[in-house]
Amino acid sequence: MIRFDGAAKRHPDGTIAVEGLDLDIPAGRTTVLVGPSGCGKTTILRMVNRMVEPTAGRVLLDGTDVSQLPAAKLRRGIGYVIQQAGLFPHRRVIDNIATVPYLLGWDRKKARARAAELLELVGLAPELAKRYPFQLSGGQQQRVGVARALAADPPVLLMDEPFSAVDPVVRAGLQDELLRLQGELNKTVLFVTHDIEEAVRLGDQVAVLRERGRIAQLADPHTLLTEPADEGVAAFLGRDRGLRGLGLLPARTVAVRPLGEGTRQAGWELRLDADGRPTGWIDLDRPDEDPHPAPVFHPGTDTLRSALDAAVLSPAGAVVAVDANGRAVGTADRAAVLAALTGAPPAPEPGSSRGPVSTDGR
Ligand SMILES: Nc1ncnc2c1ncn2[C@@H]1O[C@H](COP(=O)(O)OP(=O)(O)OP(=O)(O)O)[C@@H](O)[C@H]1O
Repeated sequence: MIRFDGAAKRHPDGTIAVEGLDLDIPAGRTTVLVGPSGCGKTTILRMVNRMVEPTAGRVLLDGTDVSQLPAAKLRRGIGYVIQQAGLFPHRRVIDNIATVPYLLGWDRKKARARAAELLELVGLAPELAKRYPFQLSGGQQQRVGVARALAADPPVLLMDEPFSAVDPVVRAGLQDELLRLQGELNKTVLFVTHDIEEAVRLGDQVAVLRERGRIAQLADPHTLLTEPADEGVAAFLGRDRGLRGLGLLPARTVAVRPLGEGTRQAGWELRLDADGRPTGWIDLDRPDEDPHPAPVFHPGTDTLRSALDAAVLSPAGAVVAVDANGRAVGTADRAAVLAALTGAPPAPEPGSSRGPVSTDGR
């Protein structure tokens, strides 16, 4: 665990970059620092690896004041990823990744073997190993930067706006990759961004900062989006914070109407095959027509966003909840999905009615 204990940084010209920060960064989780430009995010991050020395207070790493540890040794145990990757331009990809193992005195073969493993871990093709950084795309360079930071398997990873120099599509891919890696590796990640979208996507906890490194709110993404501490935080989160909540919350909170209670919905009826998988909605006014597609969601793994998307696309205005085998377990209308977001009891949609389950071939 990393603990900031009244950590402050005052520059010689009198600028107070960070006033006095108390913050715990739990081990094995991702903590995101987010806030406007100049609020002290980078300063806070760099206090951890002693690139910035606090002028008051302390930073503790697993209980030890980092100022008591030799800086070089400390940094070898902490992965550091920065914007535009900061790769050594004159070194091949493989040797960039092996930087810390070389510093740790590993023999060349072992270091390169480890680097090749890392290349694969971050989703890059082995043939990129021999290239120089300028022969890679921006997104590939960032992946190499992440691989380099992970090479000696440090328990702590500091990431300073690592994905901000790439386009939104590549950026989303890199975020997915980090989430996947973190699911496997469980590093203690301290991640800096000025992008609230990125913060709520990646963070187990998010610290919204104000000027001089003051914490406006420290919370998990869901609490942050649904219960911002004050007007300032709400404004920072933006007007569409409710919609962002949809993308974060699991769909398992949707109140699903069991199939036994019926599958008629505003003039539509759900049809199932012999195994109980949905085959489509039948328009009860035109029962001879082919069934219309029945969008589904998986309550265990999908977000509210996918559930709502499916409900909106459904001709009946209701989405079918299915189990891991694709068998229908119930239905939920749009109101039920939205109620899961706001925590309100679901109001029935006008015109919805209940009827018996209809199955094909039975
Ligand atoms: N060497 C320095 N001397 C004086 N002031 C400094 C120095 N370095 C940083 N600052 C000031 O400290 C404050 C915090 O800087 P920091 O780089 O930590 O902010 P940040 O939140 O990371 O900003 P950004 O999002 O723009 O990167 C800023 O007001 C900055 O101008």
